[in-house]
Amino acid sequence: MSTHIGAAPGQVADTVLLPGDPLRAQWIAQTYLRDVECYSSVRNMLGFTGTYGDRRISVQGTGMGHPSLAIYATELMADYGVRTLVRVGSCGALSERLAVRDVVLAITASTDSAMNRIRFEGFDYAPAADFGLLRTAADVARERELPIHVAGVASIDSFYSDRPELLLRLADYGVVAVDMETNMLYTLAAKFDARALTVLTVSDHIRTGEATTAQERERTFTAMAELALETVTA
Ligand SMILES: O=P(O)(O)O[C@H]1O[C@H](CO)[C@@H](O)[C@H]1O
Ligand SMILES: O=c1cc[nH]c(=O)[nH]1
Repeated sequence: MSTHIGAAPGQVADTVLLPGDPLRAQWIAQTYLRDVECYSSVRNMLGFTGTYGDRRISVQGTGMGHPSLAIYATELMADYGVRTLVRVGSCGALSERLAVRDVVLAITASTDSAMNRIRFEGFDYAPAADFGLLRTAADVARERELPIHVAGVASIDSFYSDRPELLLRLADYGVVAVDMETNMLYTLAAKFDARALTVLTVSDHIRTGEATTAQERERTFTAMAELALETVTA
């Protein structure tokens, strides 16, 4: 096992869905996968492997924010050989074009996190989604007649921001929503020469205050889960 994932070699599939919420991981595994095994409950950050169609897929909670995501993504790629990572997360909408429960494919993620500024000694690195996964996800969405927004997001360190006006300025520059992990996921996937994509569901709207409940964020974002599963098995 690795430091934070209690799986034996081979228990984690080469393709992993990554919700921040470990209970969303459990819901996805129990709802969509067959022959499900829980391979890790270390720190209650649950991880499962099962079968979708004829493919082995894992679902691993990452926790919230770049530092936590970085631990799980690094161990999945470095210790378990994971090659495809698709984040299935919630986000706060900044753009007036987005509505609660809309689905977003993140092309890139800006950030206020210092992690990459330290990594690149002040240079502004621009992490990007894997184009093949992004294109497949867009194709699958079109086949399923699922409306999507394909755009840049921002991964913000502070869920409770003291600078809401800064978030709205980002919207003026085409950033449609905020999460807390995508920038680091795309960065680390590039480092390990793996493929990554973030699929998000709008859980709340920062302009209007409309919001879903914690339970809805855990177990009702079906369009996102199905799009991610169909994309990695297409
Ligand atoms: O629903 P998840 O995947 O956790 O994603 C979003 O929700 C959390 C904040 O509530 C952050 O992790 C943010 O990125
Ligand atoms: O990171 C997030 C996720 C959902 N809503 C937010 O406002 N921020």
